[in-house]
This record gives sequence, C-alpha cells and structure tokens, in this order.
Amino acid sequence: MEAAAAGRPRSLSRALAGERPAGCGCPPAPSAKAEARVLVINTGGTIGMVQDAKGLAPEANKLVNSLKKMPMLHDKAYTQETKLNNSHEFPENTLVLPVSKQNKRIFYTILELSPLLDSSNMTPEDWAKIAKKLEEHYEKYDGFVILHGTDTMAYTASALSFMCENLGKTVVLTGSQVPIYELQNDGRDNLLGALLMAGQFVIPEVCLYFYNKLYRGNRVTKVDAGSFNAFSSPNLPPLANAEVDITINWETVWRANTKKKFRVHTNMNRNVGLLRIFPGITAAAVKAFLQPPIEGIVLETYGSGNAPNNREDVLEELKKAAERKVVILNCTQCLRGSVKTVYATGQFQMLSENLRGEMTVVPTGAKISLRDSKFIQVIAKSLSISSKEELEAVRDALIPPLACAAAKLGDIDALRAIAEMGGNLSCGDYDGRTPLHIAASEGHLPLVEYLLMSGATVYARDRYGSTPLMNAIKFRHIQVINLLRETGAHLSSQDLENTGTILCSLAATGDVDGLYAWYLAGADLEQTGYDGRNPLQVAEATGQKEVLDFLRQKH
Ligand SMILES: NC(=O)C[C@H](N)C(=O)O
Repeated sequence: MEAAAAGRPRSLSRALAGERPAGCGCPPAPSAKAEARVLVINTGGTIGMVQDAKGLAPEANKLVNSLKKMPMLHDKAYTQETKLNNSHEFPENTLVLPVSKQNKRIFYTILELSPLLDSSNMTPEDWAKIAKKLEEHYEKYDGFVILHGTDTMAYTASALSFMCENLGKTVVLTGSQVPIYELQNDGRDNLLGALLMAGQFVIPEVCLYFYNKLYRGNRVTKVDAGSFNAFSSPNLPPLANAEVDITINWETVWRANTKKKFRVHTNMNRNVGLLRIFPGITAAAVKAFLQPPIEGIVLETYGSGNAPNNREDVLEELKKAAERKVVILNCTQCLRGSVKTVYATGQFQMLSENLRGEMTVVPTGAKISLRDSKFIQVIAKSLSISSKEELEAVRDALIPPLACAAAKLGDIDALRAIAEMGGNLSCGDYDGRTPLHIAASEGHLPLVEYLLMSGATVYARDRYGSTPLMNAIKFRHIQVINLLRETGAHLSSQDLENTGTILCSLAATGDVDGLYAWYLAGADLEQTGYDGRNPLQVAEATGQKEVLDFLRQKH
C-alpha cells in the first residue's frame, strides 16, 4: 500500500490520505493569470466606525486610506511595481491583496454608499440600494463583498437572497464587532476571509462571513453582542470554514438551476410583520397588530409550530385576519428545528416552495450517497480505505473526471446518475475543467442545457483561465454561445486582454465564423490589435471580402 502511494501523483495521494484539496476540485480553478476582481460595497457598521462625543459612529471616506496601510489587506509593493499604480484599467479606490495560498491575486474596489449607516438604521430602501449596486456592477466583477453593521446584517442578507434571482456569483456580507482601526479587532480577519471567499470561489448565494465561517444568508442570525463569534446558523451547517485550509461544503451550496440571467427585485411589500406568541398575549394586542394595511405576518409559535388552542379569543382574531386574506405564516420561535403539523395546536399555513435554500427540504425517497455506491466501495476496498473522510476524498477525486468524460460523450444519463448519487456537477477536474467546459467545447447543446438546469456555473474558470463561453467561442458553437449568454455568461476584462489581436488575425485569415462567434459572445469588433489596426482595416489590407461585408454589416 505504501509503495503504491509513493508512486501516485501528489494530489491523489493527498486525497486518498483523506486530505481534501481546497474546494474539492471545484472552482477555484486558478486562472492562467490567477486574478480576480471583487467589488466591496461599504454600507457602514462598526467595522468602519470611530468614537465621537456620542459614541461609535461611521466616518465617511476613511476606510480606503486605512486599509492601504494594512499589509494583510493591501500589497503596497505590488502596486508600486505594477499597473495598479497609474492605470485606467482599475477604478479609483482599488486595492490588492497579497497573493493567496491558492496563488490568486485579488483586486478589490471599494464603493462607499452615502450616508454610511449604523445597521440599526437600515430599511428596505437601503436593501434596494445595495441590490441595485449589485445589478449595476454585476458583469464587471467576479464576486462581491458587502460591509455592513452586525445588528441587522442577517436581515439584509436574507432580504438580498430573495431580491437576487438567478444569482451566479458569490455575494458575501461581513462586518465586525470592533472597528478595524482599533488594535485588537475582528474586522481585518472578517474582511480578508470575505474577500478570499468572493474572489476565489463561485458560491452563487448571498452569504454571510463571520469568525472563520461562511453561512447561507437566509439561515443565519446574530446570537452574541459581545463575542467575535457573533452569528449562528442553527438549522444549516456553514457553507465553508476558513481554518488552516478553506473547506467548502459543496453539497450544501444552493444553486439556481436555471438558464435565466441574473436579475434583481426591489419592489418590497412593507405591510408585513413579525408576531411572537407568548403566554398571556392578549386578543386586543393580536387584533391591533393585524389591522389593515397589514397584508401578511410571520407568526412565531412555540416548539414545532404550536400555538394555544384553548385561546378562542386569539384564534378568532387570526381567523378574521385570514378571512381578510392576510397571509399568516407559521414559524417556530426555537432556534433549531422546524414547524411540523403533528400537533392539533399547530394548524397554520406553511410555505411550500423553497426559493433560495431558506427551507430544509427532506428528500423524498431514499437518497443513495455516492459514498455508499458500489463503485466507490469497490475502489475503496481495493485501496483498503474505509473512513468517511477517505471515502469522500476518493469520491471527490473520481467524480469530476468521470462527469467530464460523460460530458465529452454527451451522455446525459450518466451525468444524471452521478448527480443522483450526490456528485456535484459543477466540480472541476485536475485542470479545473468542469462538465460545462467540456459540453461547451463539444457543442452538446442539450447537455449544456441539462447542466445549467442542474446548477452548473457559467463563471467557472479552468486553470488556463477559460470559461465555458470562451470554449464555445473557440470551437464556434453558436447555439451554445447563445444559451450561455442567455444564462448571463459574459466576457470579462481578463478574457478581453488580447482579443483585438485575435480578431485581427481572424479577419486576416477570412474566418467569418470565428468573428461571428466573438460577436455573439459580446466582443467589440472594433478593437485594435497589437499594431493599432482594427479587424476592418486588417480585412481591407488583406482583401478579405467576406469579412469586410460581415464587419460592415455589424458596424
Ligand atoms: N457591530 C456592529 O456593526 C453593530 C452596529 N450597531 C451596527 O449594526 O451597525
């Protein structure tokens, strides 16, 4: 066994030794240049507060300059020797992290909202303001961090998770308990952790990062006002842990399973409220709460959804409200557990559709786990491994290449079988190539569609920096390009770096199909190449008539 292990490639022997590589082979796939851009939207909160006569309050225009002096949050030497110093490529207030353990350079740009708020002052209008910023900058950045006060951070995270539909990029809220300007604070670690999550992993959810953990935004609650460990997600384990290594729990990550583009909803109904039942609550209080214009309430009941059924007066008020079409949603006061209809005292309306992973849905029918599958067991047996971690490591090492092989063959049934056994179809192989990269390269349209509907991300980059869209362009799969674009795939600044030269060379060789593929993917056909000429000028010079007709028509 030992001799065999010595001969194995390092990563597999690590995997077989039970060590899970960061991200279990899923994105992050370090791109060729291994760069990422993150937008930090600063809304306020303690992280950027200073002491004034009345206590702690946010101070505008202070954070960027302070961060520039913190080596763990800004690599000053790097900026001096590179373009960041005087380039138009990066917007104002762009900083850069030192290279990460995953060998990635994360550039982050800070956008400060005005006024900065203590989060106790936040309203749904502020949520809408944040959501609109996400929408406005969505295509320019790989991921997003939202700096926010801790008091209502969980509310904002939850609201944003519902406001963001078909989200394909990572959005992370964070903040701190102690201002980042103080000697001993949690702001530096929280900001760094949030940036590493948003810049290195495609976790297409609105998340909350605090004290080394990444939580689903609509599952988290503030539980401690005096500890750095301020948040808890009692009904869902964290999406990721940032300890010696960053471990992402990919099985837990929620995916939109869609072919539709990201969009934001800002039309919120404020005629809703929270009503907490307690022994002794009066019918008059319930009646007052339920008066118009109230349109819906979340009723916080006891235990697994029980309210007193010997309180005719209270029940009568709830009944009357329901008759007026007020929606009454039953939710337990307990931090852990959920509403069940097992008690006679617990008969209210419950939600049935899980929109953003806010509900724990118990799968119907026995779910076979890949760990238990015959295939993995046979391999595990032949390698004499048995622990849960080792089995998972074998699964994570084997599934991506298997899924990629199935994608190459266009074998949807095989992929379906892998997914049913708990395999993650968004995982990349040893080169960070996901099944979607392969299907896009091969031009398997139905397979691309199946993968998108199974939550595959269009933003995955392989180790060469390519996205599925870039692969579809290379092999001129027009329908695949259209479908990926429909889903929100786009070219980003790193894809466009040498595009002018590539387009000119396509023009010179008369490759109209190639130019058309770039055009559909959103490239600007008027870009100039290395010698300052654009494709049209090159086509004129080389006498490529078909190219000229095509370009003139598109100009
Ligand atoms: N730690 C904090 O950020 C608390 C602050 N009051 C806020 O929520 O803005």
